Amino acid sequence: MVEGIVTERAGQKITVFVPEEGKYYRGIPLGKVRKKDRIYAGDRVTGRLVDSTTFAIEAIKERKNLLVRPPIANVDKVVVVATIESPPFQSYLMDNLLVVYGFLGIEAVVVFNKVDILSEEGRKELDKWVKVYSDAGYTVIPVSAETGEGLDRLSEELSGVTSIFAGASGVGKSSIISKLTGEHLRVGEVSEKTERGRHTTREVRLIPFKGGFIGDAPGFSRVEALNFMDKEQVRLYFPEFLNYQCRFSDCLHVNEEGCEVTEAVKRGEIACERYKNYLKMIHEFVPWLSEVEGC
Ligand SMILES: Nc1nc2c(ncn2[C@@H]2O[C@H](COP(=O)(O)OP(=O)(O)OP(=O)(O)O)[C@@H](O)[C@H]2O)c(=O)[nH]1
Ligand SMILES: [Zn+2]
Repeated sequence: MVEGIVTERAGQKITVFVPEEGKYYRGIPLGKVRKKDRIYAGDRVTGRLVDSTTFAIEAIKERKNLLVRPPIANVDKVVVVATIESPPFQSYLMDNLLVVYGFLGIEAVVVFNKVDILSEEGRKELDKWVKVYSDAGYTVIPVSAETGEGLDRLSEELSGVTSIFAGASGVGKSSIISKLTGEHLRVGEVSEKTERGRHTTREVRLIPFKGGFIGDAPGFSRVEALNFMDKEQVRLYFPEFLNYQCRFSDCLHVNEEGCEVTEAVKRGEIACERYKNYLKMIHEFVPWLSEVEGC
């Protein structure tokens, strides 16, 4: 019995990497596997080497998770890429992405790309947002796919794990992946527009990287938390809220008595930008926010 990892699933073509051999094989699922389940990139499989090029897949190991976009199983980390300028930073989109990937059980790393072209004002903005997301509990890495700045730190974060890149169009997801792996991706080609109206499952490939893999197809470029979960669940994916114990365990942190989260916002311990986005996500409003300093 040999173990392998599916690195590519394109139509009928399945590629399996066997770490023991350091080699790629063409994967052929046996009938019993084919009947039971579909095979996805990222699947851990067991089977037999039939000849020097063929891996007969006998079983798929239980998945840790399965993403729909891109269709990859067993994803450990998502790199949520944003820029401060060109295109301008959208904190509401960032927070929705962080909430949704939190809900999907995938650890997020926040990356601010294109630091090579920041204006003086942009630098200050960058410092501010780096602090906001670090304080919230995320790993935050400013990088430049152009100059390579910050990519050492990012590649350390990605070593040994299966990761994907998500974020708005044009922030440089493909550029960073190309720079890290040396693989030529279709820079600027994978956009919302070209995806619309496509019905076939997009081809995905896992690019080997530092003992792990990077998915070559992007994750979400825009999401709304409430399309994935109920209003009551959103608060669970703001990690900084979890440090506070409100009087009521089902506190939504809006206008409840004894809400410690709102107190923390008023004291400036929780970034009001994050709290505002939280309220927007769950369609709530509080009158006192404008009185919080710097909000
Ligand atoms: N100055 C500068 N430009 C960059 C950097 N990274 C990417 N770009 C440019 O930004 C544009 C968009 O980069 P892509 O890598 O295509 O961005 P993407 O996020 O993959 O975009 P989509 O495919 O639309 O989702 C390209 O023109 C890149 O050359 C960077 O670090 N600095
Ligand atoms: Zn509360």
